Amino acid sequence: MPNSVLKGRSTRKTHTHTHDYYNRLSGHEGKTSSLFLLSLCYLPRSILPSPFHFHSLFSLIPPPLSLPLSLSLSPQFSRSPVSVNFIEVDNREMKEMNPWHTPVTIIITVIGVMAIVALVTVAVLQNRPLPQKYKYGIVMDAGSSHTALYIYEWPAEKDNNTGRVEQTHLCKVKGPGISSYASAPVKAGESLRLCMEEAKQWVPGKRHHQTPLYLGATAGMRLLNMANSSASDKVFQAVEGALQKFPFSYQGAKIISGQDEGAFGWITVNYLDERLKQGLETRGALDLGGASTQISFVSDNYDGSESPSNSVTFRLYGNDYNLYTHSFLCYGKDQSLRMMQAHQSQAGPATVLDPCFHPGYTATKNYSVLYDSPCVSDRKPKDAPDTFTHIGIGDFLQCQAAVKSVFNFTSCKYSRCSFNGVLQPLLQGPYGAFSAYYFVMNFLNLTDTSVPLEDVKEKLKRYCATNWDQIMQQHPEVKLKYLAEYCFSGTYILTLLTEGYNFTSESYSDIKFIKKIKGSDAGWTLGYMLNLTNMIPAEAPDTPLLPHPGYVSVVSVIAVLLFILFIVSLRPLWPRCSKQPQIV
Ligand SMILES: O=P(O)(O)OP(=O)(O)OP(=O)(O)OC[C@H]1O[C@@H](n2cnc3c(O)ncnc32)[C@H](O)[C@@H]1O
Repeated sequence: MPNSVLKGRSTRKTHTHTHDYYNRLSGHEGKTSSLFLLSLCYLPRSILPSPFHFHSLFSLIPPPLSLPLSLSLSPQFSRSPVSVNFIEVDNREMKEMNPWHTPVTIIITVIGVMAIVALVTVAVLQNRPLPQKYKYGIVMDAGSSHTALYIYEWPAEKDNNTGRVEQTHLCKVKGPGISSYASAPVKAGESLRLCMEEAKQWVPGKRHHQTPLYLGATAGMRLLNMANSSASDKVFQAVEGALQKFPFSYQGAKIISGQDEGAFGWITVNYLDERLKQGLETRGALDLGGASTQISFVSDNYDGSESPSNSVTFRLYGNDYNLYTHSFLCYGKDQSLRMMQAHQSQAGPATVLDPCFHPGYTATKNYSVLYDSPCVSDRKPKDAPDTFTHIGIGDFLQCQAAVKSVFNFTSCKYSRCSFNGVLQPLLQGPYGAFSAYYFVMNFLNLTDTSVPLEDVKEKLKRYCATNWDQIMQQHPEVKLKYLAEYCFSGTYILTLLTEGYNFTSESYSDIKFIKKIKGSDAGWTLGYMLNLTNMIPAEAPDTPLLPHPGYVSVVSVIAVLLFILFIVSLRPLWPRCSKQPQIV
């Protein structure tokens, strides 16, 4: 039988009764109740009670309302004294007309909704960000001037080494660098204790045993090893003994080569900038320490064939790099000052007039202290007195000339050199200059490299000419040793960059003086740890098609669409409400 016919018949019948019923209600007690019942027609039929249940529904209406209704009904519909049965629809016919009412349809709908809810819930829960757990690594930078302890952390679940490693803590060891303890090695170990205790607090106890601990010694220990290898060994023994008492996974203490120091500094800078991961043009690294300085960059003019000792190759995140790097031992800020003063005092005078120190600066210094370094020891004047008077005259141009005396520009067997006969390819790309480059230029307020180089020199000239008393008054908070040396240090930095590395007035603006990148200090330590823990993959890791929130959204949208499709596919089973209110 066609649906329309069924529908027509049914509608008429139900309409009659509804109308009847409505009239009675409106004429008597309960307008509210009648409206409620009429509105039920517009609800999905599956949630409405069957005709039988309607009967029960009316039985719930309180007596003052139900009584007149029951009185108006013909006895044949009355199945109990309190119930009202006024719908004259055969149950069987009803089901044919509106199969939506069948239990199967209801069950399918409920299961469908439950399945969708379950699917979305599982997708959301499965992919929700878990409470973050971290892994840790500790690197000690045993430099010439001091030792620093760095703690790094990265998300523990990133097993394919794609998690970002960040510095969480820096502890500066009190006292000088470990190379200064050559005559009392045990003290070198003891000096590290406080920072190691701090590390125990920073790394969660559960992680202590899995946390690698490295100590890398740089130019100070290189020089000590050159001058007195057994003293250097004793310092390392003391340091090892001290570090092994702590619960971390001790991975050894060693001198890192100048080449490694340069290369790991370059990795740190480019890793933190995310240039390696994204395969972007890299940034050169300029590192100025106390006893050595490093320059590292990638140049199209350098393939490693000329002076292979300056070449380091890497494959990182699927890209090959041929890095030029060179470390100049003795050209750190402290050792270069020694070299310059050795040049000024070659004849062993009792008084040294120094253009790199402020006018009014006077100090008595010891010749044996000045010459106690392999960088200058062979130049010690024979008949010099024990001490000399160091007097500042604050003349920038003379200072520049004195600083230049520490560089040798005479011989170069390569296509081009920086100084001391060392190959240096053409400068290329942006540069990050850190450590003492930053400390000094930041103090002098000269970190803005968009300021023309001539203006920078002019400012420094005025600073150097300022009286020492005035300088001390202006900066009472600054360590006197640093304060006395800023004129020299600034002049040395500008001379090293322009005369040594051949930065021009134009390319000087390619340099950025930096201390930290995204919260982590620029320096070799991070690159060193990344290398030793294999944290940078050679090949680019496979990335998921969608990030987590995108994935959850797509799954949810698909689930909802499927549900709508499912409902639409049941269209033939949909109930049809006439425009007139009806009660089934
Ligand atoms: O790499 P090496 O050559 O072994 O040296 P280092 O590790 O001790 O070198 P740093 O980068 O720690 O420091 C570089 C120099 O900067 C000096 N320095 C540190 N803080 C400074 C500041 O605030 N102002 C001026 N100089 C500073 C420090 O004494 C060193 O001479």
